[in-house]
Amino acid sequence: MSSASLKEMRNGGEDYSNGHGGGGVRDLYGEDCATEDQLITPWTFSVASGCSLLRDPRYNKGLAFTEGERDAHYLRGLLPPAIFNQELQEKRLMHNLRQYEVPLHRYMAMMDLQERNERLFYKLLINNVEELLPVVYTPTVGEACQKYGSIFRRPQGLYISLKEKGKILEVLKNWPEKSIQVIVVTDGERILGLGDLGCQGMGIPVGKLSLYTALGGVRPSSCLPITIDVGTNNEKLLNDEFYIGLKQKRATGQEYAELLEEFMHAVKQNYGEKVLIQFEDFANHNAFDLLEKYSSSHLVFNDDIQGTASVVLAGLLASLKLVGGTLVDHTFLFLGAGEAGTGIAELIALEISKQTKAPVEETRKKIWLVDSKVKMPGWFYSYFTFYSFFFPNLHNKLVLFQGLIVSSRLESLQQFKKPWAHEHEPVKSLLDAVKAIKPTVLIGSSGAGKTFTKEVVETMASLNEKPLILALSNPTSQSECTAEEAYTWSKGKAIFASGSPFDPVEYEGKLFVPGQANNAYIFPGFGLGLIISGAIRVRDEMLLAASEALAAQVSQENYDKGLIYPPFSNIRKISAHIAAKVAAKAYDLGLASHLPRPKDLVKYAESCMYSPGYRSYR
Ligand SMILES: NC(=O)C1=CN([C@@H]2O[C@H](COP(=O)(O)OP(=O)(O)OC[C@H]3O[C@@H](n4cnc5c(N)ncnc54)[C@H](OP(=O)(O)O)[C@@H]3O)[C@@H](O)[C@H]2O)C=CC1
Ligand SMILES: CC(=O)C(=O)O
Ligand SMILES: [Mg+2]
Repeated sequence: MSSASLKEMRNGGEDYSNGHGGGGVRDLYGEDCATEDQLITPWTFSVASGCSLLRDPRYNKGLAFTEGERDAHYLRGLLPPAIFNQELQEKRLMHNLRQYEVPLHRYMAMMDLQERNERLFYKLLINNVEELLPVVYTPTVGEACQKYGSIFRRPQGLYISLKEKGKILEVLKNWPEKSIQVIVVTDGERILGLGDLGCQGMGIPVGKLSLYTALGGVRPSSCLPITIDVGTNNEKLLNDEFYIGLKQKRATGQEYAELLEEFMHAVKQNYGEKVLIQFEDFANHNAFDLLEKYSSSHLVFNDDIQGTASVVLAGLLASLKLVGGTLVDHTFLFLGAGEAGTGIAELIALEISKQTKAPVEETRKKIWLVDSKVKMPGWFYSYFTFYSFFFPNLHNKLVLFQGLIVSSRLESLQQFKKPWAHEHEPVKSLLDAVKAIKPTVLIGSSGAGKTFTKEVVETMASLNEKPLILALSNPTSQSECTAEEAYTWSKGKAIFASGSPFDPVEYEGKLFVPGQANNAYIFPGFGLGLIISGAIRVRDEMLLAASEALAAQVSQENYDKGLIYPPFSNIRKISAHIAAKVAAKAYDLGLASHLPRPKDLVKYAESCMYSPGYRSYR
């Protein structure tokens, strides 16, 4: 094609090369004067300099560009004269962030920063992890997902919807990065304890992957957040004009399975055998099946089932220093028998079996679960979700439907609950279950807030010198109880940790520091361990190894404060230790492909970690 005709084409058929576009500014490519039905070409440059360098979040350094870089990269005049180093930029941004009183505004400011200057974003997150984790992760990410449609600015991650059926490989190829090591994927059906948020669940893979980088040191460019949009059953979203996803009811059955199958196949075809696929916040009716189906053919990990199990087991192992005895001496009661509940229960049973050599069928008998017993039809949940948005305490009414999982219910139970149907007469409520089972450990994994009532906590305290109470449900609004409730109702006896963070509590002149039992302790280091060993499959032994590694990081100083998890401020060191143990297990099991095996796996893990300091540009 001649340059003249190319010019004509760009200009929608007219030659403006010697003229001017609107406002006297030359419209070289006819982009300004093109009408809606005329086509223009989205031109870009291949080497970033000038404005395009400032707009590239991977390379942009803002005011930290040096004099030399400003000359060499055509930045003169595009920046004010001052030069700030990264530390000063960090100080300024933290100061600005602290001015926002609304957590969602902090979240939006952090997302803007991530899209503007990636290294500065990670620098901030790594150096201020305890302050910023609740902003980019639970609880604020929950609100962000609920309002994703209205706060949406620039797309993050990859959206694969039913519209892309048959073309998923092409969609993956649209992603600009070619060397992907970790994918976090959701279909948005069980976002934290907030239910079906459809396509707006994208905040979760984005948030989880930013933790992969900040806490686990995985390079941001090798992380890919994906949301699979098969519709939503959330009426509120379906009626919301700002909803960003497919406005249709969820696809199920064969249609769903085929899309997922195509996705899994395309991922392997595009990125190879060793890309880690982390399933996140799928509803349990899909999560267990997907994990089982793909765990023998892909490197898959379900964070809600496996990551949560590993972090809770770590807390239990650590808590033995405070409560005494070994795991087998304890009795465990769960409120919630879904992904988190049964996943944790199974890993505890495996660990006890490993320690005592008793068969896992036996060790499961120390573990009891309560669920919501009565199965509701889909329409009930739709209405329930809709109304509970306006009446947040409505979920308390669900207590009417609670029930201990016992053998007389076996026939009607979902497959993943069946191993927990022990011999016992039916028990109707959590309180009655606590009285009947007399647990030493109470774990909330129901997604239903305020379900550890005063009576429940008081009964736990009357049964135990130091009851261990874990309120895992996220975000904070769904927590089974608050830290303050756990400490005051138990009269300071409880050892407490929660999925979303709570501030320390003063009770009768003593300061109680609650821990955060969140899978964020595990998945970044776990994933790093898989990556550095080139593991090709995930095994339960790796989860146990990760738990032991995390428990070993709790110091005497932490125990003295009643903590069963180490502080997040040390998380990179913790992740390196977890990664090393997971990698070691991969080598021992013959599942590692990165050979030869590094001698010092902790040092090796540390050396592989991404660091967010600026680089100098030639
Ligand atoms: N801290 C952490 O790291 C993690 C926390 N979580 C949190 O755990 C919660 C649950 O997640 P997940 O297990 O995946 O969800 P699931 O939907 O798989 O399981 C929820 C379980 O809770 C039961 N349940 C719900 N409401 C009640 C109630 N009022 N009384 C008794 N049982 C109830 C359900 O009963 P039924 O089976 O009868 O429907 C189901 O067994 C979420 O809030 C999530 O955010 C999850 C993963 C990690
Ligand atoms: C923490 C987490 O994975 C969840 O609440 O789903
Ligand atoms: Mg999750």
